[in-house]
Amino acid sequence: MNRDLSQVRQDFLKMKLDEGQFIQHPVIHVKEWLNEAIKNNIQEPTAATLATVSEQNRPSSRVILIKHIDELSGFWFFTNYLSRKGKQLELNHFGSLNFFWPQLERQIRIEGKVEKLSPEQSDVYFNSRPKDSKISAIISEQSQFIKSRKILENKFQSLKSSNKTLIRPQHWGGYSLIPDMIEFWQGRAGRLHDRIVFEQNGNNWNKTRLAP
Ligand SMILES: Cc1cc2nc3c(=O)[nH]c(=O)nc-3n(C[C@H](O)[C@H](O)[C@H](O)COP(=O)(O)O)c2cc1C
Ligand SMILES: Cc1ncc(COP(=O)(O)O)c(CN)c1O
Repeated sequence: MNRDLSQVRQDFLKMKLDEGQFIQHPVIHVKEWLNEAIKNNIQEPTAATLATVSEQNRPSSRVILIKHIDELSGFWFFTNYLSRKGKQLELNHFGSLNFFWPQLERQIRIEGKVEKLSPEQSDVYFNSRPKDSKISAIISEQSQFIKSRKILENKFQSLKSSNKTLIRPQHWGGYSLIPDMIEFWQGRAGRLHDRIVFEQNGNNWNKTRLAP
């Protein structure tokens, strides 16, 4: 069946945004929205799309899970430093994150500089992961070509049955995106959405409204 995608649309009717409801540091408001997403049992509430840029100025994006948020150290996620995103971040330190919680008709866009977390911070998170996830992080050369899934499964089984201690590889760890722009978007009826944007200006954050 060849569906007419041009007529697939939903109106957003649930909530609205006033400038007056954003009185704290914007990162605190991100945490509030994320907590609401968790409370509403939204699937993968901590998932965000991370965009990075290649040496040739080509953007690419993929979903990652945010594992910690605070006003000072930003938005933390964990990955393989030798992956495609890792290589891009090595050359261009800027990135963006996008949360979309469809059931709440909300989007948050975040932009800023991405820094590696310390090896100690990465160890703490790595050691907290389930055993199988540790094994996968160790045996998977993320973003490299592999001949077959079987090779991956053999490597996984072989490490699992060896009972070796599972130590974090040096090329696996955390990054933090330190925000300098955060936009809160709430869907409204007839595409007349609300957008409140914070931009960093020295030690302060300027708050403005953008047209939808
Ligand atoms: C819901 C979801 C969560 C994911 N979380 C992560 C993550 O936290 N870290 C990660 O390295 N990959 C994660 N992935 C896989 C990435 O989207 C991506 O496939 C992988 O990191 C390789 O990307 P790259 O080749 O651009 O480096 C996740 C995928 C999905 C769909
Ligand atoms: C390859 C990979 N690495 C890391 C993560 C981060 O999440 P967790 O530490 O909860 O596995 C994910 C989550 N889907 C993932 O797919």
